[in-house]
Amino acid sequence: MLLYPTLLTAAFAATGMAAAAPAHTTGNKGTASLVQVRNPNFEFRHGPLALAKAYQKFGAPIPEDLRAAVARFRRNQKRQTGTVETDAEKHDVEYLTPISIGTPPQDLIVDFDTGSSDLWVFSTEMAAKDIKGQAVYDPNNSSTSEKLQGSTWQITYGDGSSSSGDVYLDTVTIGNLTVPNQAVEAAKKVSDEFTDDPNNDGLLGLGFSSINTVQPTPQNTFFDNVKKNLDTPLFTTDLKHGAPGSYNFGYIDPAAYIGNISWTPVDNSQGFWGFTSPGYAVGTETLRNHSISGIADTGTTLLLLPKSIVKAYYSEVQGAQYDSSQGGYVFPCSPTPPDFVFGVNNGIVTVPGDMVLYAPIDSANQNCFGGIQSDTGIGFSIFGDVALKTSFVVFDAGGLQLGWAAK
Ligand SMILES: O=C(c1ccc(-c2ccco2)nc1O)N(Cc1ccccn1)C1CC1
Repeated sequence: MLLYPTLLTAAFAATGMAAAAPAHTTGNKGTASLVQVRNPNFEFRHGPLALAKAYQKFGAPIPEDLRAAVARFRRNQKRQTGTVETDAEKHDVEYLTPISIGTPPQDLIVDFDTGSSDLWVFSTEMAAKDIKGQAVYDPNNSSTSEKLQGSTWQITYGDGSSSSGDVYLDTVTIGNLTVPNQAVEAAKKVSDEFTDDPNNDGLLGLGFSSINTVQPTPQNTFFDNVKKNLDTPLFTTDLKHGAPGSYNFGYIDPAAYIGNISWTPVDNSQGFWGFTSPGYAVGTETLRNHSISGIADTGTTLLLLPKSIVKAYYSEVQGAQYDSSQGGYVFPCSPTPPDFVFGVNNGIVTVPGDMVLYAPIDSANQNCFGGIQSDTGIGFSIFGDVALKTSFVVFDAGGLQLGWAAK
């Protein structure tokens, strides 16, 4: 299974040991001599660390100055990376990812959302009527939870959904990455959209901490807290159509994409992963120059673009029309509509026509709701899952840039 070797390697890397190098055994039955293989990754040799280990081995006290030298060394070691699988719900409405909170670990499945910056979960502090099948976080059942006295949070999302509650610090683990004092926002109230979504136990914001809603003191996202331990401060998304995808932290998996990564600068002034696309094309036509400012948002299902572009696209789709009863553009489910292409710096991202065929609006499966709709009223475009699942995307906080690649 792809994920396992990556995790194993990462786990070993974290200790500075080689991943279990193949042992070269020789010798008679029942005996084996293992020829050690030098770990090519084990390049750091650190005197104070070796000395501290020697003291430790013989139970000698470690002098304070030596302890400080070792602590500095360990702090500077950035050797962590991690991978976690995310699963698409029906019609890729949202991608749900497992996390663990507290001691002993409480497992929940949440929506990783690059368009927001709060980690909030269903909790035992909610009214029972608002919980319909979700797993809940119980801070009283965690020996490592600590209430952030006086702190509260409240968030309203663009689709009108909302939630609010209070805040605990607790251990949060994602894949093999652990943050000991992560702000976990325990819900006391959630709107019906969340209550009526039994598979989703909360949201994990991967936006910038500047828009975290905790008051009086906004808190850091999981990524902001873990990034100092990562080999490099980035995460990548590999969302798939109707299949599990993955979020990787701290590394770019060269096997996860093809061709080159197109990089574009990020404007995080609104707290989002914002960028400007230079243009778009419908089907096989050449790219039209048209600046599109938007955000990469795993928490939004569709691709929301300026009205003029949406009209231009659907003018080339047979039978397409704006259906006010559906609140968007609808068109016959066949034939497959044309691809939609948008620019990223000097590269392009192609959204295949069959991804624009978002979902049938009726059981007769005659007409389909479009995966491309208008961004009217939001103030910027939203490159949601319909755009993201066609690509391998690098969210690079170090270089403050987004990288898009085909896969
Ligand atoms: O739902 C949100 C959304 C996320 C976070 C916050 C927020 C407020 C305070 C902190 O975060 N406010 C939002 O509104 N979408 C997506 C969206 C979809 C549809 C319409 C409007 N928007 C934000 C990323 C743009």
